[in-house]
Amino acid sequence: MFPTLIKPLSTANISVHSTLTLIYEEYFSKTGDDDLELALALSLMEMEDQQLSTQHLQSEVRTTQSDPFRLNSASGFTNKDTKTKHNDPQNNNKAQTKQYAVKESTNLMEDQTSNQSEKPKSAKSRRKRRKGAVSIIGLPGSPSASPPVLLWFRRDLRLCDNPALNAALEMGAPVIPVFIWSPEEEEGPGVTVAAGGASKYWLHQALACCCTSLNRIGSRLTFLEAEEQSSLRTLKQLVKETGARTLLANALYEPWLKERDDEVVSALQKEGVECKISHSYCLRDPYSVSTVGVGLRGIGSVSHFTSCCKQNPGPAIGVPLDPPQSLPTPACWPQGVPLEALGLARMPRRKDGTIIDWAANIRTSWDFSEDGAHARLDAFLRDGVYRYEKESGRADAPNTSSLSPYLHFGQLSPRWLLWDAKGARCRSPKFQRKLAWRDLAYWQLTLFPDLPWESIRPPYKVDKSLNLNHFFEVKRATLWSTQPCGNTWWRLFSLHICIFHGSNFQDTLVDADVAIDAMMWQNGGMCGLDHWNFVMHPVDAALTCDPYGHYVRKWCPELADLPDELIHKPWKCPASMLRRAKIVFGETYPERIVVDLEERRNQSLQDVASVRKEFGQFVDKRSGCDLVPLPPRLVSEALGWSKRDGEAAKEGKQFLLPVITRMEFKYQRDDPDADAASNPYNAVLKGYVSRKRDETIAFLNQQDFTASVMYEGAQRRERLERDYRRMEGLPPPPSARGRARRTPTAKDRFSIVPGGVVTS
Ligand SMILES: Cc1cc2nc3c(=O)[nH]c(=O)nc-3n(C[C@H](O)[C@H](O)[C@H](O)COP(=O)(O)OP(=O)(O)OC[C@H]3O[C@@H](n4cnc5c(N)ncnc54)[C@H](O)[C@@H]3O)c2cc1C
Repeated sequence: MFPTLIKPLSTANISVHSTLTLIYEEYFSKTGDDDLELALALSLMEMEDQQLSTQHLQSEVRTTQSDPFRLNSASGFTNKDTKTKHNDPQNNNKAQTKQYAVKESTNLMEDQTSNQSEKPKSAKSRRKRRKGAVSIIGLPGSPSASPPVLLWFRRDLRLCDNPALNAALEMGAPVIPVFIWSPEEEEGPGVTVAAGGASKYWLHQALACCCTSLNRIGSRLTFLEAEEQSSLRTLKQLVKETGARTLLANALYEPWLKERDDEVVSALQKEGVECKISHSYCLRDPYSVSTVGVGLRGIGSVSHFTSCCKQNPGPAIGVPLDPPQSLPTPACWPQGVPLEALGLARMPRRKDGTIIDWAANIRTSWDFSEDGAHARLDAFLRDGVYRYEKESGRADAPNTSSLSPYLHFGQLSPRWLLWDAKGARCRSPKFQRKLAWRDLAYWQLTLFPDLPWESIRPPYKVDKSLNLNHFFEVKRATLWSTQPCGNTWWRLFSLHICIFHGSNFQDTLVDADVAIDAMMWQNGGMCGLDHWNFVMHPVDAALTCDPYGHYVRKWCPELADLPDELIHKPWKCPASMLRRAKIVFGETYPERIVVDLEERRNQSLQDVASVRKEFGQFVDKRSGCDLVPLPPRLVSEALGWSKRDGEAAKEGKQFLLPVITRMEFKYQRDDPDADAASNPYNAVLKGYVSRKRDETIAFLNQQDFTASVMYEGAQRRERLERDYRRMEGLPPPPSARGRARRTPTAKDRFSIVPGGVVTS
């Protein structure tokens, strides 16, 4: 490829072209092993800037001859980078953002909240960036003598911005990329569907793509099945077989996987293998997020989480790393198994021997490769992001990024995504905030390892053997979906379903993610850390998501012939219309699930009131807030205890913290038999109809804000006046009477969550 690559120089810069051709020809006329420095001549980026004189080039060659493995990262750029830079103005902008980036010490909060432009400008900073990402080049198929490095791929199936891969390159030793399939370890101790059918299928395809990418840079991916379901055993065997002295991987944050990784690290280190686990799956390492300086008030909300990140920024998020151009290979490869042998994409057979290809839809809807992830991101930032702020809840239009499966399997790093989103022409703070949601989910999972199978609020624990008929009716909707289900879509299904059955959906999701799913089902089911003060209206919310019924017509063709205005409430159709559309309730279409909405709302409120009464020890007498047992890590942080004291807390007392609780629940505690209509804090029923109400509330809030700003101004003037009078020895001004107070009073007790105080 090299002669083709440098061909444009034959007209643009003849002297550089002839020098490179000379080096190239010399290289192929020699046989010695020391020719790796050819890679040096590929300092294409320097040439691109037209700054490399022949003399300079020769001196560079001389320098690196003394250190043949070191290379300016310029040659670490892939063709993809160069291509995107030249072709598309949008990508051009994006590529510049990544390459020109200099501000390494951004913290998550700045990323999420600031709107300031960070578009880097100077070529100087661009070079700085490139130099920062030094990579080591081994030519494909050129074995090196040093002991190989094991690069353990897990949910980081990418070459771009992969810290473990870059660390492997920096070692200058041969790299052996491996993937070990160990489903039991993935699942953890409780009931999760960490690896359901659809997501296993995605994993299969993603592994195949990752393997192809590695082949392109002269390497390969070895697939292994964990011996006796133990990755450690397999790794030990690998170390023995390959003589590797180093293991590199990117961290996973599910507590049970972290525990496994800690065991692996300590066991291998005992055998003299150096292990390094890098951070990249989230923007913030969830184990390092601390509440110090922020307290516990509002815990569970994204704003609390972002405040914690702001207050305790930890290491900088840094800039995305470029993909390597090649990877040093070992003299011999370990024995693996074919990808198919992992059984990730099994298709059942019918009795007649034909295959049931349940994944056909998934296959035709997605490009599973890393390039596919980048293409989707680019397309979203070019188009969908403009509608994201206001219309991300629409089910009938691709207004969200559809990146969740790529993020889950690490084909796209959140850091890369954040940088691109920040550099896009249209920035959506709401979209960037979603990455904070993602980090919040992992933080919660690290704090509450039982999150996927146990309610965080103890009184809300339910009988998990509830009737599931409704659930399965719902489940038909978008089985093995072609597009991730949006947040609003999910919430439509709050039909009195036990959340732990809700998480059974995971089997059908390509983006099934234990942390996000658990947090969202817990919050949706009112038993998580956050209590959202709204309820989805089954019809109005459907009208908001799918105003023209396109989504319903696609996934529920039984209703396709109904008019737009009635498609979300077929029971309202006249009999003749139902006959024409061939709808017979109970036969061709299920009976209505929620018949009397008001009655359901009452029932739900009274259920909550009665469990709160029954489990009075988990309700704060003073504020009426639910109490949640605190994990020892938070107790230690709140009380400023050392790690040892924290351990003592684990064994000793249980600490209970008042958490955000819906105002209507607090009110209902005082009057358990009151119906929803008489509850002044009755949650907003979200949807088309209530949008008007939302807008009115937003308007009133705006007015309130303006009023309070004016009030503060008036107070300031009064203060100045008072001070002036005091200094001048004048009598105090007449007191203001009959003014409205804007500060919360005791009357507002339902709007107050006591914070930070831990009661035992
Ligand atoms: C009950 C319920 C269960 C869910 N289960 C999953 C799941 O198993 N896997 C999953 O990836 N998402 C889940 N979500 C969150 C959300 O619905 C999806 O992440 C999102 O719709 C995926 O589409 P997208 O990539 O187009 O999202 P976008 O809106 O474009 O968001 C970009 C990314 O931000 C992250 N994100 C978005 N919303 C959330 C959220 N609420 N919490 C945490 N991170 C978020 C995701 O990684 C997503 O890919 C669930 C939501 C609910 C209400």
